[in-house]
Amino acid sequence: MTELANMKCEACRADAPKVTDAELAELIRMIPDWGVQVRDGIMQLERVYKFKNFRQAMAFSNKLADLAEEEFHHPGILTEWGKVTVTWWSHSIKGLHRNDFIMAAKTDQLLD
Ligand SMILES: C[C@H](O)[C@H](O)[C@H]1CNC2=NC(N)=NC(=O)C2=N1
Repeated sequence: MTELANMKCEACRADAPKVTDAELAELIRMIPDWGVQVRDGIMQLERVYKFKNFRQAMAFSNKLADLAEEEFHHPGILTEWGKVTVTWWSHSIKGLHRNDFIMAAKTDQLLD
């Protein structure tokens, strides 16, 4: 996971390739706390982070927003009392790109 977390996202291009099934199988093993969801036909990575209260959930959400702006790759964030649901996918290709796995690994590092 650390290897992924140290990588940089590449620019989101409409003609960028989605991850292959083989790449998906390899990459998902590197972020074991994340699952794969399919919504409206779009494959996405998702993890729920638990916190003591809303303020801690919001603080994490704000750190994630800063990370997204740094990398210019943005997640879905659902912030609730005591939990934050984070969803990564690439809008430009309506699916999963290597960037999404990099950002999931970087998201996990926000907890350190
Ligand atoms: C215009 C377009 O939204 C931007 O180039 C960036 C912004 N952040 C992004 N975030 C994600 N997750 N996917 C994108 O395709 C994407 N594109």
